[in-house]
Amino acid sequence: MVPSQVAANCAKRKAHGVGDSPSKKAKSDIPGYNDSPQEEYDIVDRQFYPPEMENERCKQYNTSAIERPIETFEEAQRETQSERDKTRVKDAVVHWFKCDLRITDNKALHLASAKAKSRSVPLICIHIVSPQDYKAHVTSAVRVDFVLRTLEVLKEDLAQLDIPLYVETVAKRKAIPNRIFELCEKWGASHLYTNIEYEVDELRREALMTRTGVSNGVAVHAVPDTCVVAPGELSSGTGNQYSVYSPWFRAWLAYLHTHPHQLDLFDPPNKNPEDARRNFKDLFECEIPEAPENKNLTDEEKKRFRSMWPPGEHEARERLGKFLSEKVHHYADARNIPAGNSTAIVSVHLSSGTLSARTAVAAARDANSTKKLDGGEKGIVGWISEVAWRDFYKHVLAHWPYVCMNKPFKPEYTNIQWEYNNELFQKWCTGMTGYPFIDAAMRQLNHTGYMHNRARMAVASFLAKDLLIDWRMGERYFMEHLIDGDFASNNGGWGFSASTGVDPQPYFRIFNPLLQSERFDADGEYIRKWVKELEGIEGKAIHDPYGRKATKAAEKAGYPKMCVDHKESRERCLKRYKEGLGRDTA
Ligand SMILES: Cc1cc2nc3c(=O)[nH]c(=O)nc-3n(C[C@H](O)[C@H](O)[C@H](O)COP(=O)(O)OP(=O)(O)OC[C@H]3O[C@@H](n4cnc5c(N)ncnc54)[C@H](O)[C@@H]3O)c2cc1C
Repeated sequence: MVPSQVAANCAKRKAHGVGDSPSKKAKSDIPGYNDSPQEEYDIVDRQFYPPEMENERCKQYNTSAIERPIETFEEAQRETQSERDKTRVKDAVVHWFKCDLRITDNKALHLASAKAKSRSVPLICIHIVSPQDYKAHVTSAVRVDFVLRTLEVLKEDLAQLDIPLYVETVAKRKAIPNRIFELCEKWGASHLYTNIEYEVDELRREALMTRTGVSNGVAVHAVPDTCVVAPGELSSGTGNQYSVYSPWFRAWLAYLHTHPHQLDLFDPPNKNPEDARRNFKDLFECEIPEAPENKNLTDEEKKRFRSMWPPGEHEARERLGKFLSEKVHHYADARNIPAGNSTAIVSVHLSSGTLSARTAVAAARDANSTKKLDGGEKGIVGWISEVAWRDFYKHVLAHWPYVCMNKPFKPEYTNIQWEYNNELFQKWCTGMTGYPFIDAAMRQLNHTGYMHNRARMAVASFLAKDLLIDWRMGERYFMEHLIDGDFASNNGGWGFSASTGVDPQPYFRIFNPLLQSERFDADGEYIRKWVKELEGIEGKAIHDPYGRKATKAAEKAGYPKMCVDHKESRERCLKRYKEGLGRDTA
């Protein structure tokens, strides 16, 4: 958000007299809220969050009648700026790692290191493991495992620079800020650096920490790093946020052309003074914890995921380098083919921060013969625009924060009457819908923690439109199982596919799962890989064994019949969407 916009929004709010927090009355007055499907199916986790927001309240965010968390945060930064600037460096400087688990091209880490060097004091790095945070954010066990393994790599890399990485488990998420301030006090640190995360809880926490830090004698510096272009930097000619990708992307490119230094990479931290190892011996000896009980994997899962997903930033950069020297040349033509192995598969690294988006885009630009972001090799230009989608969804999250509160980007889509059929939901989850392409995709997710983008779109559309199941159940299932689970991209992808989100496919565009299968897995290679029981089925029958004369083989293999008829589902879906949106159903 550009400062002038923040100021304008604040002025508007004062005129309306509307505050930020929902009133207690509103919370307890929701009739029968314990019985609502949103709570029964964990769409709204009442242990941590208030009941589902009214559409009216979303509209108040849209008219800027309610302060957005990013505005709260920026206000806290502005109002404490001079105090923070005056804060003298004491005995150490701290960097708090969150989703930025790398030493290369990490803005907050770089700034922390420079601050430490300016007074020749040591840099101390911390990471907090919070089982409650994992629960509230529905972080998958495979993601937690990846993060913990990455911390081992990070610890070693930092140790080579005589920088300790201290990792502590803090059970209660709300206790994290105070614990960090306690540690700062213990180490005599008066400066804490961290990179901004754009989810609602995180922005509010960082706003609070920025203010309380001042009274605790700790200058908190939360800086933009996760996006190539920070949320708030781009607005349309009329000063509004873009809600359509194409004009937003043009503005993104134009911004980078006029601010080329935004693609300059940040140097890794400096080596700590020699006495750091002696003075902080206990921190160097700190062990990376095991996964908390609520995120445990079985031994078999650990082995499987560890062989598939090597951790750390070295692996990330190697993957990126290989992709840009080989696969990217076929990316434009092959990126939609799930069996093609033609994408970079770096989402786990971008979402956990073992790779910075800036590094990815700068490397793609440098690999382009034109040395440009647009123009030149089709595959490279196309890939850059895909990485930009990640930025786009984070910009959306910052400006329309209620998407982070279980509300669709278009709140009126909450009025659609969804189904909560657990039997059908389970068939979808386990890859037993009887639609081979859909089942292959879900089994890929369950086995690897990853799913190809085309397949993600197909299964999301199938859940929301063919099964008419509340898309938020699918969104949650994805977060529970993806190794690359990222709130903004996941929510954006679900909103696109269910037509409830920002710049979505129109609601009347309903993927035909059979046509998707024939178009994007023409030879059935993807299906045969993941739906083993259909391996022996030949030719086009692989897409629909019961409808294409392979009934006996499918039955023998125990493969189920289609759980719904697409033609009927399509009609039902159109009717339900129209009813929900108050459109003519005649
Ligand atoms: C329903 C649904 C849910 C999704 N959930 C997530 C998620 O939780 N985390 C996540 O990182 N991506 C998500 N995506 C986006 C996309 O599917 C993955 O980023 C992509 O499949 C990752 O594979 P890759 O690294 O090989 O991608 P590549 O094609 O090589 O693209 C490079 C990078 O660009 C970004 N990117 C590409 N496509 C998209 C997109 N459509 N939206 C946002 N960013 C994109 C990713 O960071 C990706 O790693 C979702 C998409 C859908 C349709």
